[in-house]
Amino acid sequence: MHNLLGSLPHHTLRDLAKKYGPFMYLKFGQVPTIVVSSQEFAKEVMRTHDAIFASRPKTLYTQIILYSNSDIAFAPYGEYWRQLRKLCMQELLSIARVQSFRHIREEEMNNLMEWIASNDGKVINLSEKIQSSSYGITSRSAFGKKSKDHEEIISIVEESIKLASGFEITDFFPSLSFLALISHSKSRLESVKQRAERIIENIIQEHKDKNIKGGESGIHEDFVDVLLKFHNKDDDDLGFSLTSDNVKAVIWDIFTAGTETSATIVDWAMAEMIRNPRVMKKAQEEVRQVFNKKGMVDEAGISDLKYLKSIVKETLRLHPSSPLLLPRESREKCVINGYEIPKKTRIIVNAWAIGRDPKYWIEPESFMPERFLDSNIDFKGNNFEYIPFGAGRRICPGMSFGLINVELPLAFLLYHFDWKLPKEIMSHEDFDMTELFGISVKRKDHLNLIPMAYYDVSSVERSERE
Ligand code: HEM
Repeated sequence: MHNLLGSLPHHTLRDLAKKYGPFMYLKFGQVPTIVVSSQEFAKEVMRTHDAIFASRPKTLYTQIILYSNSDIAFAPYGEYWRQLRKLCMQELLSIARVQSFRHIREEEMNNLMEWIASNDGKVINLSEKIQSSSYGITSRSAFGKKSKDHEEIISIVEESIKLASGFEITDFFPSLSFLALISHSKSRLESVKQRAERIIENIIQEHKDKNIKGGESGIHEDFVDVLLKFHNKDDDDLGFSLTSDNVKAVIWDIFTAGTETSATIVDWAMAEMIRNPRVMKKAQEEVRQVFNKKGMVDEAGISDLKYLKSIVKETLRLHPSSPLLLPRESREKCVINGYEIPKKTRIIVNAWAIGRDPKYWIEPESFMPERFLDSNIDFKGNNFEYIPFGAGRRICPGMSFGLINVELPLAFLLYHFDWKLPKEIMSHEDFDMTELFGISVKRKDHLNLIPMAYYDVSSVERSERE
């Protein structure tokens, strides 16, 4: 199904839905598929009948890269998925855990600001820097430190996302297993997996070595240490047991789900503000008003940034990082609105199209953060016209982790710098917003911008007086 997404982009699916309705039944090869493009049907699938649609399909991608769907995101619905998700929530993604990583985020951001300041007035590739910091934060929070193969893992994840977004014929003829043998993607997926495996095995080995030494004093147990406690447990003391492949699949999930999503949203938010200088100005005024007294950005002030939070919400509406969420698969027969949906039907929910539907949104194509300022609509899975994190049992568990990794970088970037376009781009309106389609939707171009350091004159005057 992953691969189907590449062949039928979210905008094509929206056009088809306009013609055939918001609950569209398609048959690709042997696989019955339903595309949902309205809040009413999204609610049917993700709330009313959520338990029936709570599984995920198996594809060539998930079998090879995700060790036969043994990660969290693609694990079939059941006890293994439930335990793994619970563990991940408790040990990495709960609000308390996310708060405990605050120093990591602030440190990574201060490093990034220093680098940008050293390039004051020059064109920089901001996209690459945002992406690299996002990987740094996730690696340090979940795996204790940055991988020494930091750049390599970024390129592997990018390659795997491209592969996940391509059309794969074998996924639509599951009974014709010989197709997998002649598939061109199979060898490419295996090569990506081998490259990733080497890095992930290094991470695991480093943790095992550290644990044999009794752990370095004062160093906290991280998420990999916790996963390893469940590695090959025969006794049922801990409730469940993980094989080496399971552990690797979960680490891969954290790398991909935890980094690309946040980095892509920061990128889109900056791009939208560059195109809308009015919004950028208002956001900078807010950020500077909140942090000028301290002369620096920190996490404590983020909750006061009402306008910035609306910018993030509006960015998630127009540019959800997973426009078609993640595919689901029905576990049994179900009837919705008089239609009988057979067992093992794949479900695609077009969150991107729902977020731009004029039935639910005024001027849906315009970037207007104000629409969220005095609104009760949130992304926690209760408002089905706005589902950038999905909804129901399979809703994104990384919401708190992901959001702060978007809000904090934006606050830093807006506080410390004014942003100018390079000379060759004539005007703000000319700024190209073309999407690069895949399972996660990025901007086609990198953000090449000129930072101009901001100095708060009043704080300089204040410190001179003191
Ligand atoms: C702002 C950033 C993020 C966005 C927009 C986002 C979005 C999503 C979406 C749309 C889904 C599919 C939900 C569904 O099928 O209904 C999902 C699932 C998931 N996300 Fe996120 N995500 C983000 C950040 C993160 C982070 C930081 C992590 C972990 C470090 C994470 C881990 C996961 C996992 C494990 C799943 C699968 C859940 C399951 O199947 O039970 N996500 N996310």
